[in-house]
Amino acid sequence: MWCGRVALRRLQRIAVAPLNSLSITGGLPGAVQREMSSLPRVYITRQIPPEGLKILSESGQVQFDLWDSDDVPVPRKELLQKVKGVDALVCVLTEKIDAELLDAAGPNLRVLSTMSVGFDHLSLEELKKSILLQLCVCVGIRVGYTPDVLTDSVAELTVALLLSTSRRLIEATHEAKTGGWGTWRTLWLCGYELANSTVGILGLGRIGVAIAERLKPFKVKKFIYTDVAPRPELASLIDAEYVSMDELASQSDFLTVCCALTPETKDICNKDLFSKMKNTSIFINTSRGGVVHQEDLYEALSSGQIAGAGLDVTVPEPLPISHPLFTLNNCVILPHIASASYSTRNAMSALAANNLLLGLKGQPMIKELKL
Ligand SMILES: O=C(O)C(=O)CO
Repeated sequence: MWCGRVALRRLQRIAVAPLNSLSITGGLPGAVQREMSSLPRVYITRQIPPEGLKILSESGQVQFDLWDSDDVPVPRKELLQKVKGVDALVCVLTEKIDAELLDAAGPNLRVLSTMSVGFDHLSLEELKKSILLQLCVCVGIRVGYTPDVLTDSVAELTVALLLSTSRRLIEATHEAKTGGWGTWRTLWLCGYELANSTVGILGLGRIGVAIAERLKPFKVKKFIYTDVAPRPELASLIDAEYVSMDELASQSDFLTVCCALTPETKDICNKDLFSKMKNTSIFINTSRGGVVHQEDLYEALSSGQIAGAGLDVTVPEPLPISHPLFTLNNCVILPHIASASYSTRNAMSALAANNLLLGLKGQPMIKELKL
């Protein structure tokens, strides 16, 4: 008991110690080390927010090693080394979980928990193969992810980005600070308002609904959406009409992208879509950069084919500061912060930890990806 309490305090201290790579067994009394070394081994690829680390530390169910930085991702070489023989892995969206990594981890790996709602960094094909390969013992790698807990935060940021883009807030503060603010002018820095507008949602899910709910009080006239098929239950929550992709492009005054990045949606926002949009319309993307053909977007923005774009996601990330999109006044670019609120990131971290512990116990995860 005494040993247990000391060990827990030690774990709590270690979980926040500012070193790059931490192991929660190092420095513990011998008996505790022996007891812990029989626990499942977990590697965490990032210093995730404290709630998740606390859950793992206090569970007494796992021993973990952590890349203890949030400023730089774990180098690939180190990652491949660290995953050798682990039972479970917590990752974030910067880590490619592919055949090479699964090979490096080896057959003990049975749970993968990503602290993200997006899962385009996971090679689902390779993960599915792990199920087939291990069929004789009926186990494969189970995958947890973190939907729902970030919906409010992402929807809120999407609204902020949409308004910043359509009402030209970034340009306006720049003008005010740099001497561009002369007399009050009748058409200076005019933008486009939501009142009486049609808002289009590309990919209607939880986040699209949450965005529409927040935009409705701005007196939006109509919500339209497209997806692989109509989603009547979700659509009825926001009174949205199902339309074709072409209709979405031509009718939307504001077009917001909410679909996941998959082989089917890669580059789906391209020349063809932009050419059908009104030249007064605003394009917003808070899903994944890969759904947009960025050269086509640049053309559409610089030629006046569309009025503006707000992007929280790009390819690559970070987008190099020399990228042409940064030269455009009508393009607002954020560094992938849609879910960046303290409460949401802690909730994501806690959900990732709980998914992992449940997965290791062979129980249903709170949020599990069906492979
Ligand atoms: O969770 C995700 O997929 C993100 O993009 C981070 O919010």
